[in-house]
Amino acid sequence: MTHALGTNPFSVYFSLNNGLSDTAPSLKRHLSNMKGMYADGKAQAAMLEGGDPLLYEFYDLGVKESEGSLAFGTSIVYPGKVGDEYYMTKGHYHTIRDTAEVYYCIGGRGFMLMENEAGDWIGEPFTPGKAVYVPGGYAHRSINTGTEPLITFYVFRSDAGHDYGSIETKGFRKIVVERDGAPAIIDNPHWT
Ligand SMILES: O=P(O)(O)OC[C@H]1O[C@](O)(CO)[C@@H](O)[C@@H]1O
Ligand SMILES: [Fe+2]
Repeated sequence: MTHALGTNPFSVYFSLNNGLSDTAPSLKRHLSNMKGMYADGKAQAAMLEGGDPLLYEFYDLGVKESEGSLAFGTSIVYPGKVGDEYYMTKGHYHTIRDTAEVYYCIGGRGFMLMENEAGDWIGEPFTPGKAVYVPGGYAHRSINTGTEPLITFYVFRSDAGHDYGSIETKGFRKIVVERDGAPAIIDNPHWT
């Protein structure tokens, strides 16, 4: 008899060096999967002429979706920029809005950018050893501002769902760019 993943105890390996697992395939997001998400659309189009770099990868182990189950895995955002905007995840709300998520930074540097529908926002720094709590109701996006892969481990209620709605059309209120050689959180020029 087979059971859905999460019905029985199990364990999975994730490397502390590169965040990767040898027991499950990762999901990969390339530059071409991020159309319209970077503020500098021209820089993105120009980069795509030369190739389609891998921006980030993460694991979805397929734990059964239920109120009492937890989805978990690593997320690895590679270093780089589109124009002056750092590589980042798409970012999402949870479909079940009032569900939180925890990210634990294993390696690299960056921010967890969060905002809610009331307009509150914060960029919480990621450094190795730091755990970031994303409360329910907050859209969240990981951004790598360093020179090494940004590796985090996440856990959230497995039936929470990913809701991209307003992020795919408007983006976040803020973007993270390089200014004078250092990361800066500035207004998104395309956010209305
Ligand atoms: O499309 P997005 O916003 O990157 O969503 C997928 C993300 O969801 C997670 O699996 C956990 O919420 C992240 O690790 C991953 O980046
Ligand atoms: Fe999430």
